[in-house]
Amino acid sequence: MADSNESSGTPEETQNLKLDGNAASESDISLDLLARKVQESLALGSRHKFWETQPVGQFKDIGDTSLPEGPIEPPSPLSEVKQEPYNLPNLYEWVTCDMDSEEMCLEVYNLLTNNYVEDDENMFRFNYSKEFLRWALRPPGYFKSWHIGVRVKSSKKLVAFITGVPARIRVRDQIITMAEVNFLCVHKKLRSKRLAPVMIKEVTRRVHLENIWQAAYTAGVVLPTPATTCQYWHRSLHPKKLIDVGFSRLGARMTMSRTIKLYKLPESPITQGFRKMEPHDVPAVTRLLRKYLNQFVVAPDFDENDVEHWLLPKEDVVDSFLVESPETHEITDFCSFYTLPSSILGNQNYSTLKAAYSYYNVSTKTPLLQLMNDALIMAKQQNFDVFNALDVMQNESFLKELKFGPGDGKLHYYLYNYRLRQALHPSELGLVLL
Ligand SMILES: CCCCCCCCCCCCCC(=O)SCCNC(=O)CCNC(=O)[C@H](O)C(C)(C)COP(=O)(O)OP(=O)(O)OC[C@H]1O[C@@H](n2cnc3c(N)ncnc32)[C@H](O)[C@@H]1OP(=O)(O)O
Repeated sequence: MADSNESSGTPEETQNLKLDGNAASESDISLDLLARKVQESLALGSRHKFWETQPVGQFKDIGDTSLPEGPIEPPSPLSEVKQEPYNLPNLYEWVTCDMDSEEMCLEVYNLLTNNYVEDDENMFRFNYSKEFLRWALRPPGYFKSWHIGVRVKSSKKLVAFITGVPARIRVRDQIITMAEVNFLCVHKKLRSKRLAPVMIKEVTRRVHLENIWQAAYTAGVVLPTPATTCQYWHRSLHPKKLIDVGFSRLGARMTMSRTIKLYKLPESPITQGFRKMEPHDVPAVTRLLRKYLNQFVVAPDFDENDVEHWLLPKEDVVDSFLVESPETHEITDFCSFYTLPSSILGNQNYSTLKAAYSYYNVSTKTPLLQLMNDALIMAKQQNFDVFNALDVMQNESFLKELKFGPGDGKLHYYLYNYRLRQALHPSELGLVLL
């Protein structure tokens, strides 16, 4: 992991922040460097045996602006979609995971808790809660058949998992029903056996069976070919703990007490009319969000059902606040974050890092900086240790000023079976995947 204290304008106290989004193994890749890295790896003969067979932008085509934007392959007739699951190695079997079942949900939770994404130095591992998983996997119109597990036939132990959920995503002026693919996980003892490509093909088959031909996903690893590459930023809320567990470290010439003072926040939000979102706000928030998301090249096409599901506050899963004008009662601004703790691996004193992740934020009257400062205050009130944000949408405009420091993790966004003329700048992306 790279040191992060050199960046101009970031507080020098925010050093060496370790946690990255999806286990980035490529720590210092900017989009500009991507093409060079790719050329080098092609020259070395390193290939993506699986990804080269898939309808995704290929490295060799980077920079070829003659290729058309849009679907890479046309849809097939449904009768031509393979009806039976792909073959697994003989010892394993497919299982459709019923997330309504407490027992199944616990099995998935345990698999992910012990085997999902870690940072490069294996100090932290994502610890999505059961309630979070249920929320993430059961949005409006979800398909149970897209929640796919692999069990050992003899012991019935769950050893791998992959999921999709449906989403309408707009790319420029096209609204496309896609699958958002997430939670790909293979048990640590079964890694590097080419199980992941079979899982990806199986989720693809089941998505195709619903007559859906595009997907969106994120990963910390570089694959053919990122639609955009984002950076994580971290705002310390509980700096002493973050330093104690090795998430960040004390800056040069800084004492612990000066650091604590630096990150101190007011007890309660500053903005007049700032309050928690309630069910009756769904129509107004939908209108606000739809208008706001329109400006980005790629963004979800949320309707009221989506907003109700994704943005109504759910304890320990998602928090949403808005500003209601005290005079007109108009809803003018909105901010939200989701709760994703990480297990702290091998620390005597602490087992969990409580992290909030910036989700969707809209400012029309309250300056975004002030709105996000209020979001930080709410996260602090709820005892979060750190507030994370990607440099997507307009987030760059507040990160440095609100004392976020750049992490060393990159998060790459991908589209399956959809080519973009060229990679996007993170600020052109209006999509947050969990
Ligand atoms: C139309 C509908 C389409 C739907 C599908 C859309 C696509 C969805 C795509 C999935 C989106 C998932 C979004 C998330 O959940 S991102 C989170 C991924 N999960 C983790 O990082 C958890 C910890 N790691 C693991 O569990 C394993 O290491 C995984 C399962 C990641 C790989 O297992 P393993 O280490 O045992 O490897 P293998 O021998 O089986 O397979 C090696 C092949 O797999 C390619 N690989 C490695 N990592 C990833 C990755 N994160 N996305 C896509 N491909 C990946 C790799 O380049 C190689 O292919 P190629 O380089 O030779 O070609």
